[in-house]
Amino acid sequence: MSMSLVCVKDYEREAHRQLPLNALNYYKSGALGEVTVHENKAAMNRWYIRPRFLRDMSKRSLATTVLGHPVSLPFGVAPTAMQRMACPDGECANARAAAKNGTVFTLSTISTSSIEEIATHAPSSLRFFQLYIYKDRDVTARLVKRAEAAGFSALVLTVDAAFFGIRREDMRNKFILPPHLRMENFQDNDKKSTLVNSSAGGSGLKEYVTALFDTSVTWKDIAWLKRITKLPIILKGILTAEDALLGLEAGAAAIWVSNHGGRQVDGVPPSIEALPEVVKAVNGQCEVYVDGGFSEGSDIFKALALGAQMVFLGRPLLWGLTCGGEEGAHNILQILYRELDTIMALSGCATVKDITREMVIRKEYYSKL
Ligand SMILES: Cc1cc2nc3c(=O)[nH]c(=O)nc-3n(C[C@H](O)[C@H](O)[C@H](O)COP(=O)(O)O)c2cc1C
Ligand SMILES: CCCCCCC(=O)C(=O)O
Repeated sequence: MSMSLVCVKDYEREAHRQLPLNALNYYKSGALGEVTVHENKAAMNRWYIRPRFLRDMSKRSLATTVLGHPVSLPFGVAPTAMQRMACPDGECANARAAAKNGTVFTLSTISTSSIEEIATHAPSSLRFFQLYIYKDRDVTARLVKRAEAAGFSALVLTVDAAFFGIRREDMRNKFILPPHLRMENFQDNDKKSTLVNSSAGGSGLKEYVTALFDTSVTWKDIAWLKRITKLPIILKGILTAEDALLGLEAGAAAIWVSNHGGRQVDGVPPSIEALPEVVKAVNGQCEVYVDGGFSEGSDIFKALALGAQMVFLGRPLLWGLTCGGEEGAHNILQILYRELDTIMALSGCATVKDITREMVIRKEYYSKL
């Protein structure tokens, strides 16, 4: 791996060079005109950091907790589907890198490594399992039982994806998995384990979601999920105070602010802009996480200051896996660790708890002075 890859952007550029078009476009693209994909990143620059000086910064720690589990970093790995398109070990490599960095790895339902493989390859990892609800509820219930048996610590129920966002690049490419790969959480020859060419000539993944995902899911189904598991349930994809409160009422252990990396509804707010509204609504009653567009230590700092307990990263790890498998994913986490540690040190924050709300401010404040 080239030593000239020093930031997430470098890895992104290199991954774009290396990945076959089918996989690259699936990983990078968003819905419709990709305004939200762009805004997720652009919005980071609408918040400025207010550093404080002459504080003792000689001992520092980035450690925190997530649902009571100690972690070494206030950021972790978001679920992204089909990681073996990036490197041969896919999700297993990503989970090992997360474990090595003392942070949490989230496995997608639609993964190219199975629940049990993750437990075997990263036995010491803190791992969450991301859940899609299938029309056949027994399919989902079986996944839940397997995640419990394999030592996963929480379920991440994705609420923004019962339908498939309109992703033009995938339609153009007629996206399907390369033939040597399958969704490993399902049996051989099971229609849930493969993507087939769409009869409508578009994305094979859209066809999969349309055929198999339950579009009738409502808040009431969280009660169903709670009946079949003792694991804490995190709701991923919340963008409003209203839904955060409904989630709390339904018994969610945490709210994960996300717009699915801009892949579902184009035109929804960037995650960092939606975060304060959700933090305010939840008012400390549960943890709040966020993902979407985080690629610099300074981005993570801003989200922590705005009240996120944990920041999650999707695409940056895919770029790391593409460029160097487990080592590449490890490097991404290390780069962000060093960037965040340096920003904390230079801003007067020796621990994550020191990153308080007044340490960030809207850009507009300075033009009004
Ligand atoms: C290629 C790809 C696949 C994804 N697959 C899933 C998935 O299976 N389940 C899920 O809840 N979210 C999925 N997401 C959304 C991510 O969990 C996360 O919300 C998003 O990637 C965060 O934005 P970022 O990529 O800018 O970090 C996926 C995102 C990408 C880019
Ligand atoms: C949006 C419906 C599920 C697709 C499965 C993978 C995924 O979440 C993605 O963004 O792609």
